[in-house]
Amino acid sequence: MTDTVLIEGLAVETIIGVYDWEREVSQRLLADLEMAWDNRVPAASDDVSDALDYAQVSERVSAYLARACPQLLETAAEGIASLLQEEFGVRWLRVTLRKPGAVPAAAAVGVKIERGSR
Ligand SMILES: Nc1nc2c(c(=O)[nH]1)N=C([C@H](O)[C@@H](O)CO)CN2
Repeated sequence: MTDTVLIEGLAVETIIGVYDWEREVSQRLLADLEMAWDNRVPAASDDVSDALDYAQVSERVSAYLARACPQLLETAAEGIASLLQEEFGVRWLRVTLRKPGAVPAAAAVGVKIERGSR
């Protein structure tokens, strides 16, 4: 099953970083999420309750990032992966987190993880 639900460029302002100054200010994170889902079921029913609701996922991931305040992007990505699998029943996912302001010479830096199987 290769269907996917995606969220791109979800922007969240949060405390994240390893340095002392980073614990004092909010920084912008951008999250891209790709989540395996059998989209044939909602396509047939035309019912959002059969779909992986990207609005609900966006709200939950934003709330998680706003409250978790981890040091590392790796920790944030792993937390997002766990909540998507445990709370939304997503079997496979890819999470990309970008921290646009972290390295001035780079457009963005970040991490990408894949968890689960399709
Ligand atoms: N692989 C990572 N490297 C670094 C991270 C991170 O989260 N993962 N974080 C930092 C600092 O917080 C940086 O963003 C400050 O500019 C450094 N390296």
